[in-house]
Amino acid sequence: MPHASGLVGDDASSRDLVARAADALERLRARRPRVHCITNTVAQAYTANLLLAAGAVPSMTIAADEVAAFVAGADALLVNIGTLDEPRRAAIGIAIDAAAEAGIPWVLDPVFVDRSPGRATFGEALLAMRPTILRLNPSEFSTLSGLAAEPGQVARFARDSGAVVALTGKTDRIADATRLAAVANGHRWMTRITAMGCAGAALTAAFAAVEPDPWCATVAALVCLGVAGERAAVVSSGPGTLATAILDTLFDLDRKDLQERAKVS
Ligand SMILES: Nc1ncnc2c1ncn2[C@@H]1O[C@H](COP(=O)(O)OP(=O)(O)OP(=O)(O)O)[C@@H](O)[C@H]1O
Ligand SMILES: Cc1ncsc1CCO
Ligand SMILES: [Mg+2]
Repeated sequence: MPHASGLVGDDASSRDLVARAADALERLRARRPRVHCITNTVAQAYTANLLLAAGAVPSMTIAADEVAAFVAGADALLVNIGTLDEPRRAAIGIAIDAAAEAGIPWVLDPVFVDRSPGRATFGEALLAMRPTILRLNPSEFSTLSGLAAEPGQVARFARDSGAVVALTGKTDRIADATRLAAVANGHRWMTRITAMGCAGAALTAAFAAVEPDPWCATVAALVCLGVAGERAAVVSSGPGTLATAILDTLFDLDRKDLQERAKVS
């Protein structure tokens, strides 16, 4: 467990966190949680394949007359605003209400909040609905928080928002109100595959379905994706083959891979 300061700072606490990630991965495969994803049209197929490779069961409908039932029967929800058309906008409100009713965790991926004022307003409204986890890149972080995309500010935004905040990049920073972790796994080619971050947010929802501590769940998801990315890069020749290879390595990932390759601090 993290030591008394709340920071993951020493080798023993990092090892414990990696062991907890491996436990969560095993539970994910055993329990096969359902993850309902309202996500963008670019991300849908890859996200569904990544969830299946990890052991989860994805669903993606956005139909207004069905979405509440899908969420009620799911173990976690993903809300991603990448292609924010009217049907998705309507489905998101219904889905978040249904997640609250069912008491399941939900993850917000505020894609491109930095690109249009309307989307920024919508993103702020979603954040006020208290997502369990917020996963975003540095531009999105700065727009939504009004803060610089730095580790200390990630912790501050987690305190202010009440969410677990995961700022992804070369090093992922994951904070809740009292703890801050860094995950330095991954491969630069992952940034050249569209919607890799979106798929990572969906994986975070899957881990939150089986790991009751959402900060541990987020660390676990990002360390698994990062280690899978590194292992996959060894057998890939560029982003195209990496996308497929990540599905294979995630499917195959085990405790030993995590123990040997995780860079968690
Ligand atoms: N320079 C890098 N080196 C290694 N891994 C990286 C690097 N940048 C990002 N990653 C990893 O790639 C994954 C995707 O994160 P990224 O921050 O690129 O998402 P994103 O910008 O939201 O992408 P998208 O919107 O296309 O889904 C994360 O798991 C992250 O750890
Ligand atoms: C490229 C793109 N456009 C809208 S969503 C998306 C996927 C990356 O977020
Ligand atoms: Mg993104």
